[in-house]
Amino acid sequence: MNKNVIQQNYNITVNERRQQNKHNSLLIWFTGLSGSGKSTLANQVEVALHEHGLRTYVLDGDNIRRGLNTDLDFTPEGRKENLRRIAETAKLFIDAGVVTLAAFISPLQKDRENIKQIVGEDNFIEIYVKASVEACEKRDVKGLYQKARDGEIKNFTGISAPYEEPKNPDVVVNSEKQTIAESIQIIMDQIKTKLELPSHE
Ligand SMILES: Nc1ncnc2c1ncn2[C@@H]1O[C@H](COP(=O)(O)OS(=O)(=O)O)[C@@H](OP(=O)(O)O)[C@H]1O
Ligand SMILES: Nc1ncnc2c1ncn2[C@@H]1O[C@H](COP(=O)(O)OP(=O)(O)O)[C@@H](O)[C@H]1O
Repeated sequence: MNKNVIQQNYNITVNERRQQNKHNSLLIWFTGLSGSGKSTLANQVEVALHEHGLRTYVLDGDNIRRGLNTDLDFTPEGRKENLRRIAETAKLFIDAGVVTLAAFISPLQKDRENIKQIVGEDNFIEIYVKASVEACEKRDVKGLYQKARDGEIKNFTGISAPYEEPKNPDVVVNSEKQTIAESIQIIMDQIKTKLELPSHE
């Protein structure tokens, strides 16, 4: 970091924004294989929170990679930088008082640890959307597993690139065994207490 760049303080603090919103702000991070159900669940949890009047936003892998991170590939270095930028972006959203939901494969434990460190442990909930490669490949929502099998996509998670299961996630939902509604209920139960105003914590 350039030592001539100095942190500036804002007049309005994150806690003042949280109090005005009447809820806490944090990052709800969904990790799992492509096709495991991250986007589906992040979006539906957002709908539930939005309907309760909370300020929310979803950051999603495909969309961020088509914009902010269009220059990055799927090598370990590309993924690391992708996730670092998303964590920094999420940090801004948290500071703005927004409940932020992020759906990214984020396959490596060390990259997920880095995200937690960037946004702060108290602001971070990790949700592991568990599903086997076989189940995700059977769904093949976007036809990417077929392309990976055909060698058209290199470094494809679960086929030709690793996925490390989270060591200590806050929530595990199993999209092979649970319905979408069941998973949403489990997630909502876990995040409810964390969404209270800071003064109520
Ligand atoms: N090689 C390779 N491996 C995995 N995924 C691939 C790849 N190439 C493209 N895609 C598509 O990109 C989406 C994953 O991007 P992410 O930013 O979430 O990946 S990562 O967290 O940096 O690992 C992922 O979206 P999801 O299916 O929603 O997970 C895919 O649609
Ligand atoms: N229990 C479940 N939870 C989440 N998604 C499920 C579940 N059962 C089936 N699905 C389906 O699996 C697919 C998951 O796709 P998506 O949400 O795009 O995954 P990802 O974002 O992890 O790539 C969707 O078509 C969704 O309807």
